[in-house]
Amino acid sequence: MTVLFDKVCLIGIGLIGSSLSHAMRAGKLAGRIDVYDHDAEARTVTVELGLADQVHDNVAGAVMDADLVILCVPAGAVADLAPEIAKSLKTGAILSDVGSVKQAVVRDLGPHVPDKVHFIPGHPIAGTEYSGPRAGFADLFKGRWCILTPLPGTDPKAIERLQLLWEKMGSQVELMEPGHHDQVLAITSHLPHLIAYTIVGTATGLEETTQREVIKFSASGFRDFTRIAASDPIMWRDVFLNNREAVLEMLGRFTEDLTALQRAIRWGEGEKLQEWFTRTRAIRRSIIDAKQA
Ligand SMILES: NC(=O)C1=CN([C@@H]2O[C@H](COP(=O)(O)OP(=O)(O)OC[C@H]3O[C@@H](n4cnc5c(N)ncnc54)[C@H](O)[C@@H]3O)[C@@H](O)[C@H]2O)C=CC1
Ligand SMILES: O=C(O)C(=O)Cc1ccc(O)cc1
Repeated sequence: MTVLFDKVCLIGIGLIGSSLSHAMRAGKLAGRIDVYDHDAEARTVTVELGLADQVHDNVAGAVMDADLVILCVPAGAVADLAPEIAKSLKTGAILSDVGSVKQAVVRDLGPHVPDKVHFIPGHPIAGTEYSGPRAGFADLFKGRWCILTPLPGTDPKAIERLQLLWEKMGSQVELMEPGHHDQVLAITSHLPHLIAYTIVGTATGLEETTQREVIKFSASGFRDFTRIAASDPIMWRDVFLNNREAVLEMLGRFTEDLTALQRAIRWGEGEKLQEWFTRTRAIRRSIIDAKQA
């Protein structure tokens, strides 16, 4: 394997940051990895697990001389970090991120990016319900999509370099416009998480005896929701606050469809329900077929 970047700087060393470190180490893709995290415990774990060649307690030191800087923090943390990062970036560096929302990072980081720094936001569609530096693993990105959302005019050579890094970590890369990304992810990822948080919250709001039975007899439908609803609260708070419009738009459509199904149940419209469920079953099958292709 060849080193693609001499110095990589990871800002935030939770699930995604630590997985990047493992994956880059496994593929020998980075000459050295420097890490900054504002949390002292995360920095201690970084040293313990050997996730960095050097761990920093200040952003500037970590970013200095880096060829590639990747922000791996919740969306709400970007705006405060932006000026500090921008000050220390070297000419020719690539600045990227892994956030689940893309228009917000363009808004919060974009205006601070100096000329001659290549700003290429990114989003690996890969994750788990776990968080923190102990949760990461080298194979997280294998067989997954990574979406890059460069702005018009970005140097194609820089995009190619970043694309190659993701490909070497096992991902397939697709380029997309940031607003379109946020629309697509609102329905495929953000709304499903909101629904999981809702249903698990509703179950825990039931009276105590019923609640105990929900846990005892939880069939796989509910269990699947509890996995998703165990996802990091800060990260997901920030996703909803930063992709408000697209999520509200999809939520509006979802509510209309839910009301239609509610009505079908009330009026005993079996045919309508069966037709709906047949259509959704076909979607599941097409997702599986697409994965196998
Ligand atoms: N968890 C998932 O499944 C996925 C998450 N993402 C995105 O990746 C980003 C990171 O998520 P995770 O790694 O899951 O989160 P995490 O909670 O595991 O890690 C976040 C890390 O950032 C650090 N941090 C927070 N604010 C900071 C600040 N101001 N300065 C420095 N460090 C700071 C935290 O101390 C923590 O170590 C988020 O933007 C999320 O939307 C993307 C794909 C999947
Ligand atoms: O664990 C799951 O089911 C996920 O959906 C992981 C995930 C969470 C957030 C993202 O932006 C991308 C992937």
